[in-house]
Amino acid sequence: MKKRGYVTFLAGDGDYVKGAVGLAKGLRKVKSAYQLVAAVLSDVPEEHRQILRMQGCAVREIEPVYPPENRVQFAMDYYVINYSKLRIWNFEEYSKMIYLDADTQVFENIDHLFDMAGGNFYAVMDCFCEKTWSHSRQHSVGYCQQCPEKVKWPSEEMGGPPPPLYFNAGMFLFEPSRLTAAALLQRLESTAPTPFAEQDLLNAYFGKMYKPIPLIYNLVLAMLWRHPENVELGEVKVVHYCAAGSKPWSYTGEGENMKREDIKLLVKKWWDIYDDESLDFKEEEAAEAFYMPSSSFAASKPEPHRLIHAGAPSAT
Ligand SMILES: O=c1ccn([C@@H]2O[C@H](COP(=O)(O)OP(=O)(O)O)[C@@H](O)[C@H]2O)c(=O)[nH]1
Ligand SMILES: OC[C@H]1O[C@H](O[C@@H]2[C@@H](O)[C@H](O)[C@@H](O)[C@H](O)[C@@H]2O)[C@H](O)[C@@H](O)[C@H]1O
Ligand SMILES: [Mn+2]
Repeated sequence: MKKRGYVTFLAGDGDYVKGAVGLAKGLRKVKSAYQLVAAVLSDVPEEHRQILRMQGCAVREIEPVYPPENRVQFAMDYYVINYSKLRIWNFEEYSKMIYLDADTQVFENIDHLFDMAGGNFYAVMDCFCEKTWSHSRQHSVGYCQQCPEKVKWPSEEMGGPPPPLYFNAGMFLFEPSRLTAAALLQRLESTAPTPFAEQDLLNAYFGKMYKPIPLIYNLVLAMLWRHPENVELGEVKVVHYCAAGSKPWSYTGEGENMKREDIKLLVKKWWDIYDDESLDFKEEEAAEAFYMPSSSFAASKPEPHRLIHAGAPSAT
């Protein structure tokens, strides 16, 4: 019987590991029935991997994936490393997985999402209003899929219908398959990289299978000031700290919108979990299935993908 699991992605030796620890503790707090897998690049230090194992995570090393030679200006230079997320489709011992960025936190149990109908790709719709989208046609005409009636898509001027629904790739429910992993890499090789890197590729690839799920499963923080009418904060189950300056582990209050009371509250909620020692993993409480001697964590090394590009800038 294949397993179900949560999976996050870690690259580098920076503070995102705090995000992954917070996520492991948050999932425990909401009594999720499934283990968190950390898909790590080779540059994630052993010390960080051990910290994650001590928090009950399964640590799996993955090979990086770099896009073809490109001159694209990514929305954030470090996004180039995010293509490596595509390796999680190789985790075929899982029937279904929920991917969560390390800068997200689960404040209410979302295990029920695993019972959604198979064969679809579930994720939350993104917002096009932040300046990170200034390169896009949507942004240039002030159109956002979160409020399609507010500024209508100028079909005449744009020569066609509005863009298809577009999801944020910080959280999604997917079905691992080596065939899909290979197809994604093949598509990557024949696609010019774009500003939102693997998020754009995933949207292009899964367009027809994409089923939007409510915003409560991935609150992209910008929604709070861009579309407050769409947000009922008390209902939100997953928060995505993706707005510039909002990563809890480096939050200073500096930056646009960072002094908002709701942002301060959400950052505090994140720290309350991160600092809560009662949420640390206790081996004696773990179901047998959760604990395996470290040797069994030895990742099945995926076939190395032809590296076209070496060296990627690390995140800020
Ligand atoms: O240096 C990095 C950059 C990114 N990530 C991982 O890649 C995800 C996507 O990057 P990020 O969340 O910064 O993108 P955003 O959602 O803020 O656009 C992060 O959440 C981490 O899981 C990482 O581990 N190290
Ligand atoms: O590599 C591209 C990244 O693109 C996405 O982040 C963006 C996007 O959501 C924009 O809409 C927001 O404006 C922006 O703040 C935010 O960082 C994913 O969250 C992340 O996991 C990753 O795929
Ligand atoms: Mn993120």
